[in-house]
Amino acid sequence: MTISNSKPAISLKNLTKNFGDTHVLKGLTVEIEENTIVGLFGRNGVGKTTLMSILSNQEQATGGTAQVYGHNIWENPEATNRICFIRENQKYPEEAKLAHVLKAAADFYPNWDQDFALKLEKRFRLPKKTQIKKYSRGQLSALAIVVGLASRAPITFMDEPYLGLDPTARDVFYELLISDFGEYPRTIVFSTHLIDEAANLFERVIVLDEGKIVLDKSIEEATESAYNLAGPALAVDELTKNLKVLKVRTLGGLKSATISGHVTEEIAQAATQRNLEISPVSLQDLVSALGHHDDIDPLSTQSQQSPEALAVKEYSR
Ligand SMILES: Nc1ncnc2c1ncn2[C@@H]1O[C@H](COP(=O)(O)OP(=O)(O)OP(=O)(O)O)[C@@H](O)[C@H]1O
Repeated sequence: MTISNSKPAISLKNLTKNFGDTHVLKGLTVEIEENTIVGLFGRNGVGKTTLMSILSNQEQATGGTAQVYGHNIWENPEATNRICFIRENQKYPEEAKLAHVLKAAADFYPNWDQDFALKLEKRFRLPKKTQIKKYSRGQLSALAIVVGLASRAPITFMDEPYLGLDPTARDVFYELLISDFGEYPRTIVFSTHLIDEAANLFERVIVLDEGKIVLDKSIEEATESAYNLAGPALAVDELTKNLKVLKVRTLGGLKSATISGHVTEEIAQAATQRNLEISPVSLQDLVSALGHHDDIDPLSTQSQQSPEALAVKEYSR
């Protein structure tokens, strides 16, 4: 396959995936330019692993097209050695030890960097003599990270790469990813539920919900696309009645609402008059709020639902 810089690294057109009657992906259209780190988020079961499996040739799409560098993935298995997909439940041969896994990866990935792999193996303190099947959950995650980083694949998918990793190992991972990406830029699509912790890795965020892309923005645009408003519940209700409320939290007489949109001069003045506090939304708050559509329809206004009903829904999750 010829890599052409003029084509996006990843291109989806109306991509669908059904498992029997379950319609998981319902027509995704998106392009991802090369050398970008993208966060792929959404609630459990929304289809993140399914999408990464399609993009790494491990699942066939039901409809639409999925391409890397302008080539269909399913019809072009050669594309797969340009792609590295690391996931928690990676299968390894029964008796495999660390050296076997690194050797197999070295044979498979054209850009494999063995010196880097050995350095990573030490940083994560991976045992050499233990069979992989006896590795702890965190050690399995660390091994997947070693393969994912040392493969230097032009497109790397990391599906919740650090389940079970201790905080020190997660810090090591962030540091290594940022420094290696700086030296060897590539396209990395990364899913995690520990969003704020990893937020400064991402240049772009894509959020899936109910089979669709509900947010696709740069990290700055994403966090500027909503804000929190907090204070006495009645004052919050009054100010937000004509705004798009994504999520509310109520505690006694106090309420905090996550609002879609920008803070206008008018809203800022009204908030000051009512002693309400406006604060930026974190990426994790935003992703969480976007997953609340069955509690509150983000396209509806709060005036269509009573504040009491909203609070009940929030508590009943
Ligand atoms: N082989 C399969 N057969 C049937 N259903 C499947 C299969 N693989 C995935 N699914 C279903 O597809 C949906 C999407 O699953 P997927 O693993 O892609 O979600 P996810 O977003 O990665 O979730 P999580 O955040 O929990 O890891 C789920 O409802 C899941 O049950």
